[in-house]
Amino acid sequence: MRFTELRTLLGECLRHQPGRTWLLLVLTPLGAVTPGLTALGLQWIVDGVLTGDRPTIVGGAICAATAGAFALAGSRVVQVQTGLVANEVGTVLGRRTMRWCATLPTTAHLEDTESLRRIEQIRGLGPRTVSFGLNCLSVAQSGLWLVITTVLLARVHPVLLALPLFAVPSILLTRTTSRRMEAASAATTERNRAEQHLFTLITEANSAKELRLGASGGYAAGIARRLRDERAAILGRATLAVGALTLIGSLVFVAAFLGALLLTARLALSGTVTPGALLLVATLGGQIRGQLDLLSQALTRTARGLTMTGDYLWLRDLHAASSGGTLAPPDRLSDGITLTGVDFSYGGPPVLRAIDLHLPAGATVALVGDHGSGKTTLVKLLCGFHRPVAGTLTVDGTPLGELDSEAWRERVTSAFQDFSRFPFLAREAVGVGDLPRIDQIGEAAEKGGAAQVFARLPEGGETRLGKALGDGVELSGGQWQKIALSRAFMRGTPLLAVLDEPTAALDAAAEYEVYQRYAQAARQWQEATGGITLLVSHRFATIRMADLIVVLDGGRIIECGTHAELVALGGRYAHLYDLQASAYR
Ligand SMILES: Nc1ncnc2c1ncn2[C@@H]1O[C@H](COP(=O)(O)OP(=O)(O)OP(=O)(O)O)[C@@H](O)[C@H]1O
Repeated sequence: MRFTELRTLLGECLRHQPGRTWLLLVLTPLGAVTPGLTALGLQWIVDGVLTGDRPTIVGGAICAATAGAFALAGSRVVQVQTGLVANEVGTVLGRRTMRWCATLPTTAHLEDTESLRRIEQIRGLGPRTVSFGLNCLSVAQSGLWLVITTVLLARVHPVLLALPLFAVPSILLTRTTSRRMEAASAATTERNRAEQHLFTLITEANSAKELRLGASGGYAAGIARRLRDERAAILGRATLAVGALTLIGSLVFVAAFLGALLLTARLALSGTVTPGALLLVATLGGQIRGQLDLLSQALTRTARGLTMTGDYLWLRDLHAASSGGTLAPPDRLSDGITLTGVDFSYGGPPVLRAIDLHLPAGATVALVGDHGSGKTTLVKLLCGFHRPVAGTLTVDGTPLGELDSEAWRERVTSAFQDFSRFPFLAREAVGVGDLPRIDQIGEAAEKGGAAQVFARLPEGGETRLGKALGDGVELSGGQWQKIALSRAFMRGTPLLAVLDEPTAALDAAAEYEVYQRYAQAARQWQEATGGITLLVSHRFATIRMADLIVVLDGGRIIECGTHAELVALGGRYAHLYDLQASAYR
């Protein structure tokens, strides 16, 4: 049983909807009493009729009618109140998870499969989770009902005590089946996510273009079909197994029920019990099946609701654990950023090994290396998206992990090669680079080139971009890149400015202009805050301008120095530089 999840869910319901939740907690035990009272009432009516005892008939009728009416009204009230509680509390939980997802300081969870599976589950977190979880009250009700039924049956004959016991295999099998369905659902989540992703690839203009040109749409569709077939096979096998187990459980109980009826009939014939007892046993026995069905459904739903609550708690703990320290970053860098013995892996083989590097305050540093050598990974560590597996990363001597992540992020600006194409208004797509200053995008738009893009849009900066949030204007790759670059200029006084190959989609003239403006901005940042500019590039015309050049290979630093020093060294940098320079000769 997932007691932590249960406590969390009921705790949230009591906090946000105390009145309604208490009403549900009170109505639950009452709901367990009514079926027994109905059966007793019916027994008294029959016995009264057979003995001609009017008060017994009237008492039985009142008892059965009151219990029946209460059962009817009570179940309706429970249904409505559960819906209202689930809606309110589910909305609160959904809002909270959205906020946690959006503000998690690290992004490591978005790059590993198990976490992505959980995030996928969390996507559906809301009213349904709570209403599923609240089925635990139905489980409790059915349990109580089972106790009352046992007592009533034992009054007829002690052997009948065993009747509910024959329900135990069915309950145990129900638990097995719900676990089996849960496992099947978990096993298919990743396939489902991958299939959705492939569908997006096939249907999104950008990726569809490449798939069409490579005539590889069929290939992607083939993978999606395989995933769908595997998913269907897993769910199909689980459904068959669950069906078979449920049938076995039901047959065991039906056989026992028939035996109970025959025994009671014999007792009635011998005069040991009244004939009405036969009706009591038949009514309660008949209810056992229905109640077991309810119990089975309630157990399955509770398990699903609590599994989802488990994912919610995972996200809460992840958020709490990764929220970084409390120290404010320095106003200006005096020493710089230092990495000592830093190792990093994405869960597999090491991607960065034994990195010892000092990025001096005010310097422009270039990272050079083959594809996959670890440049972007190093950038991600510096931005605080991931934490080193070993070693330390300090900012003016303070470990990055001890700085308030959000405050550090506010002092970092970045433009990445795989920049986002935000489907906002054009000025917003720039302004989100520093939300509090969204009304002052003018300078950033000029420096990054977005101003030229705005000039060609039908409604300038007020034009919606892309199609995701409405019928916006689609931009060219270079235009999107200018928007992304301008976004990176939004931060007024960064301590770290990262340019991770952000100009790949620009032509040579535009790239030259951008780097000129960056160099100018970098000088301002250096003077104002001792800010470090980090360039990741494969273009040596850009790289050679840096104060310090770091060459990475297989996750290790193999060379480090100025352009002149590295050329004089005659190593990997000199070789790569020569190769590129000769291409222009
Ligand atoms: N999310 C991830 N999960 C697992 N491995 C990853 C992930 N991202 C990168 N890697 C691996 O880490 C290594 C370094 O990748 P990284 O992106 O840092 O290289 P890079 O030097 O920036 O390459 P490029 O010049 O192509 O951008 C590669 O082997 C890559 O396969």
